[in-house]
Amino acid sequence: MQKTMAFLQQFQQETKLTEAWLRNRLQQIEQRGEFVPTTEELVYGAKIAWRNSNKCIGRLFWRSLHVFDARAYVTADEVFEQLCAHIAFATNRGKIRPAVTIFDEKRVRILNHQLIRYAGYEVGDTIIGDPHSVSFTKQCVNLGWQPQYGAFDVLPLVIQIDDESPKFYTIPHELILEVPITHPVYNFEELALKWYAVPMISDMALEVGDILYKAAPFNGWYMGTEIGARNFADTSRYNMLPVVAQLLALDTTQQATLWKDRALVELNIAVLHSFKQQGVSIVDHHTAATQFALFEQQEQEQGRDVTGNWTWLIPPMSPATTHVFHQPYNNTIKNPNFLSLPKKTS
Ligand code: HEM
Ligand SMILES: N=C(Nc1cccc(CNC[C@@H]2CCCN2)c1)c1cccs1
Repeated sequence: MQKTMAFLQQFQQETKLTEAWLRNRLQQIEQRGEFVPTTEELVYGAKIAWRNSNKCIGRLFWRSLHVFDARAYVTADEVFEQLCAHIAFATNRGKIRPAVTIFDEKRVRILNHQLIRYAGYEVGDTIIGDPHSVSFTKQCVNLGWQPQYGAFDVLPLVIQIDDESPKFYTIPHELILEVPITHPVYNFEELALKWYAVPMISDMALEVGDILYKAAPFNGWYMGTEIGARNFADTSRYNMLPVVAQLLALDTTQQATLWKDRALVELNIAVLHSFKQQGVSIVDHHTAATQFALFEQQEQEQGRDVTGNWTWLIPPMSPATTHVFHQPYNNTIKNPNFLSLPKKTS
């Protein structure tokens, strides 16, 4: 209850409501026996949760978050419909709009890591697709989903209501915007790479006061390094650096030629180039760091302490070329916030 008290106090102060309003609101909650946020309180809570997300470099735009109150939709079909609406709204033909959709915290679960993500398949001792998705893909197949054994098969949405068995839904392909990866100079078409346009995280919980919304999928746009320096580059993901090095005819016989670093830079140039060419929102890690510096300045001007998680805020490529690398961050966890849910070891 005291997390709720603190939240409503913050809401009252930041939206300049009176003390009388606060006393009245707390009385209502006492009488009702539980805190059920108004839509206005929920919208505010979601925006502050983003502002408090210590691992997020993109927080400058926290005020412009679009918040959809979907607490009234409690059947799997209705939830699927709301998720499709979120995907279409957020994608916006490439001009991505940051949004969050909030479902009933007691009844709705979404089992996907992200609303749009590629399947992973273990075939013999090789893996096709995204290795990160192998276990979730098996879960989908067990529910009756047809595996296609491709490297870029979009997984179904898996929705669970109460204790019913989870249901899977195929996302209409016209809702899925993807970007083929090309390069301004080198022939990246040969690698047949593509990535989906919109990152939409669906396995984190939105905490507002003492309420935990376990189904509150949120999206922004990508920072290029997420795709170019991690999803395509990690040996435990698509492991493309050796292939890019070959395309660029780099000398890979010794590490000291820094062939991995050259391949990494060209792969990240290709990602930024491709998204921009297709008119899909994306930010490079230098611009993102500059925007974050503006966020830090704004927060100080508003008299708020900026909190952050240094290890996540530094980009995975050329981190020391950003200001973030050269200063410490206070990693205090404020409320409201987005929290990682413990993985269900099923
Ligand atoms: C608008 C563009 C945005 C950009 C460019 C951006 C960028 C990022 C990046 C690069 C990360 C680190 C991800 C990783 O390394 O895996 C991150 C983390 C995070 N972002 Fe943002 N973000 C944006 C919008 C948002 C929005 C709209 C929300 C929520 C409303 C949000 C909440 C978070 C959270 C909670 C994390 C930590 C995730 C975790 O703990 O696993 N971000 N962001
Ligand atoms: N640009 C984004 N990236 C992002 C944000 C939060 C979480 C994630 C996924 N993080 C997990 C991955 C997988 C291992 C390390 N990173 C990506 C956004 C996703 C949703 C809103 S912004």
